[in-house]
Amino acid sequence: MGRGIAVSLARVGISVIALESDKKLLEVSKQMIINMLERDAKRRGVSAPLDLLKFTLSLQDLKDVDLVIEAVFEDMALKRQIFQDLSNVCGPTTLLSTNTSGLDVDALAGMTDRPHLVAGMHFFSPAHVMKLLEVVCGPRSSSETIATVMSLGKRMGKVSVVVGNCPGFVGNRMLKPYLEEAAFLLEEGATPEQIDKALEDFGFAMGVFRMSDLAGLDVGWRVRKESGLTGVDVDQNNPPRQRQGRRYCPIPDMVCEQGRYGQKTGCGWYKYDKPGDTKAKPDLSIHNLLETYRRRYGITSRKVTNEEIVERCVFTLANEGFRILEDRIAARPEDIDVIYLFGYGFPSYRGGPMFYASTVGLERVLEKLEHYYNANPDVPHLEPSPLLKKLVVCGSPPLNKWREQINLHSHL
Ligand SMILES: CCCCCCCCCCCCCC(=O)CC(=O)SCCNC(=O)CCNC(=O)[C@H](O)C(C)(C)COP(=O)(O)OP(=O)(O)OC[C@H]1O[C@@H](n2cnc3c(N)ncnc32)[C@H](O)[C@@H]1OP(=O)(O)O
Ligand SMILES: NC(=O)C1=CN([C@@H]2O[C@H](COP(=O)(O)OP(=O)(O)OC[C@H]3O[C@@H](n4cnc5c(N)ncnc54)[C@H](O)[C@@H]3O)[C@@H](O)[C@H]2O)C=CC1
Repeated sequence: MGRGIAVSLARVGISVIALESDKKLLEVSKQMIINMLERDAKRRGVSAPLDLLKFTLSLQDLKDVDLVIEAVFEDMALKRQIFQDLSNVCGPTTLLSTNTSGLDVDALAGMTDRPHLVAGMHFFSPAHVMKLLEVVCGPRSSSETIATVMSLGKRMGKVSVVVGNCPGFVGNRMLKPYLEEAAFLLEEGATPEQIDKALEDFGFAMGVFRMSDLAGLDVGWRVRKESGLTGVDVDQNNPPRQRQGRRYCPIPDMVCEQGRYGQKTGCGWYKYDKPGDTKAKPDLSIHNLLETYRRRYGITSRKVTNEEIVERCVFTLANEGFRILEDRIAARPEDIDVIYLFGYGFPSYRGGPMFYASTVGLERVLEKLEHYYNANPDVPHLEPSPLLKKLVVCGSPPLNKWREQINLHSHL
């Protein structure tokens, strides 16, 4: 469905056909969309554009549309099937886009008869509030397709950034090690509340656990299952807390196994008065889970400082940002900063993770990453990236000169 996306389109005057697979869910979503549009219209002193919306259970109703934004579960097999069906149902000039959080956009394009008309349109939760749109340019996306999607983003009032196609694109590729680092801190003795408070004091609109509860914990769980990190495909010979030769923290999987998916189920890292509520309250059962977990693995809980929380989480973000620049998935460091400012509530006065790293001093960021990597040699995301090292060697030039240290030509 993509309720927030439907709202973002209708309120700028674009007609929407919203598709669901289940009748009951269709009714629930319809009511939520109407409520959101009415609140928005009241705030702006206009009438709600309800006449622009049509709700359906039939894919056939999409046969004459100009553009599709697919937003089904993060399940590659399901998305492949949907793209094949859309290619059969929609007219030959219909653009097909996906709101996937990180799956291969080119593989989805390959399921259609028009790979040049396929691109990623990655919105951020809550989609009717967050300004960012990541426009994912696959190797076969045409320039016209990307220009059309960018112009649609502009009409929707979004800040759009073109990114390359790789697992997680820019935003979520950086989010993955950030989430992992936060989970390691839980293992070592911190609580979700302490980590969130440290990140919110740093200036994030939401700490990592409140943000995860907002987005839904099941999305990342599906991704980890598909990557063989958890679930039935896991190699039983893995040493404890290790997967694929690296440190791995299974606590987020254990939380999902209890049906705790975040706000939508009324509990996740926090508890909520009812499903859909947004006020996060500390949950004793999560504290108990953490204590039982530490006992089970013989981990002596230690006092984690707020300084360590911020350094390990934020420098990890920047370190992956440097790798993204080297891989040409983002065209420039400023694009990465825009993504974090408008998509993830990064404190605007700090300028984004890359600008922040430059203000802290690249030498200091390198030194800190080396320190944490030495202490955790089985955590590859803490290993300082080659680009960071190179920039330090050449005297830490300002952000707008970083590109000169990257040799490859980019298609972005
Ligand atoms: C290498 C492989 C990688 C693979 C990928 C790895 C994947 C990992 C899993 C990732 C999961 C997928 C997620 C994804 O793809 C990307 C994301 O979307 S991550 C989430 C990003 N979002 C944020 O970080 C939000 C940060 N928070 C904020 O910016 C603000 O706190 C917020 C805007 C939410 C609220 O601000 P505030 O000033 O408090 O606003 P208001 O109270 O006025 O509310 C405005 C509006 O927002 C609604 N709202 C507020 N709080 C919440 C909430 N907690 N939950 C839901 N909605 C909320 C509120 O109801 C208002 O709505 P109206 O309809 O306008 O009244
Ligand atoms: N949750 C988030 O914060 C964000 C999610 N996304 C992406 O959006 C997509 C959906 O995200 P979720 O959080 O899982 O959403 P969700 O679980 O809230 O919604 C998925 C919807 O897809 C519907 N659906 C399933 N199969 C369908 C089908 N065959 N036809 C029509 N509808 C079908 C389900 O009924 C459900 O309403 C995923 O690709 C996710 O990665 C992207 C950005 C942010």
